[in-house]
Amino acid sequence: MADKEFTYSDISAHATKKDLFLVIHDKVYNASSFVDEHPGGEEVLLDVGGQDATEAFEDVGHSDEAREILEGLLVGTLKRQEGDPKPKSYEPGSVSSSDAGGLGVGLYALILIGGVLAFGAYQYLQTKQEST
Ligand code: HEM
Repeated sequence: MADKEFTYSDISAHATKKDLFLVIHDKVYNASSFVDEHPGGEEVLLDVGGQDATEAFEDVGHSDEAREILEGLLVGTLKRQEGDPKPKSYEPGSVSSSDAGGLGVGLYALILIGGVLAFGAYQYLQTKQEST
């Protein structure tokens, strides 16, 4: 059963609480039995019912336990067809690495400003000492 192939149009027919398919990383999961137990609530699962939920799932940063539950719900794989939405290319860390870049520049600026201030303070103390 788990090696069955589904197209997006197959999956989109399973979008109700009692019959709920989700696509995560090109695998197809039947979340119907889990909807009531989901700690994040049933609404979010119903929102992505019959669709690609990769981004929604990964954005939350689900635990390994959540991923294990997911494996238990596996029913098959996604069969892409022409005209299907593009695969959701979720790259872990892509957001934080660009954040880190921003932080890097900020950090340099901070060190530079700190250096200038320290130099200024040093000069100030020097001239003060000379005048006494
Ligand atoms: C069948 C797929 C899913 C499974 C098996 C699943 C499982 C879980 C589990 C076990 C937790 C508890 C925390 C953890 O272990 O990470 C959780 C929390 C959560 N999930 Fe999911 N989840 C699924 C899909 C989704 C989707 C598509 C969303 C969409 C946004 C979502 C949103 C959340 C949120 C917001 C929480 C945090 C709840 C809280 O801590 O208050 N989940 N999920």
